[in-house]
Amino acid sequence: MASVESLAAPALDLPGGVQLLALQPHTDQRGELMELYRDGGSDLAPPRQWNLLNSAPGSVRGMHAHLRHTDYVVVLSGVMLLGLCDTRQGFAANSCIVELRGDQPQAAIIPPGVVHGFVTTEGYSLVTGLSHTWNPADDLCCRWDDPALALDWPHIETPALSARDAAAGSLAELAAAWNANAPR
Ligand SMILES: Cc1cn([C@H]2C[C@H](O)[C@@H](COP(=O)(O)OP(=O)(O)O[C@H]3O[C@@H](C)C(=O)[C@@H](O)[C@H]3O)O2)c(=O)[nH]c1=O
Repeated sequence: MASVESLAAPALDLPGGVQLLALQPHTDQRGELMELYRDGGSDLAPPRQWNLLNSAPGSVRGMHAHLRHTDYVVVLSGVMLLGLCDTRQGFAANSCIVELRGDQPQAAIIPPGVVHGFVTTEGYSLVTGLSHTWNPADDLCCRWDDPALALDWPHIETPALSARDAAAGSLAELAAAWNANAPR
């Protein structure tokens, strides 16, 4: 039985190309084994880089959209809220927040052009596979709390943000940069 499966009926209206794959832990008296990534388990090109992220409670990463690379995201422990918004047609659509939990493992595939951010109230550890090796110029950014995103984030008193994300512009500016620079 394949250990990586597409979720049969996602209840969410996800941006085009975003996929959620159920991961199957195999548990026995020794503990647990779980396939994290299987080539051919999705239409994702094999990742060329893997990153580990540990995020403290109250931290925010993003919002980002990538010009070229696809992210393959698996939360290993804790809880992460994945905010998604599609601006590839020049307007915000299909905004939603997906809860990714270490105790209910899924892989999220986020293609280029989908604006996404990682928010947590309790902290998490995740791995992310990148379809291309990282290049900072591939990241477009906007404010995580831009109302145009239409994302109903939980209240975080003092969110921990990178300097770049704290200084990011609007979703409209990100969408304009995407439309001007996206590979055709
Ligand atoms: C992404 C990345 C960062 N870095 C370095 C740069 C910097 O010193 C430090 C933290 O990087 P950043 O602030 O860019 O990390 P962060 O803001 O967490 O970036 C991540 O945000 C989420 C929302 C995503 O979409 C990911 O693809 C990635 O862009 O790590 C690498 O060396 N390699 C990498 O692949």
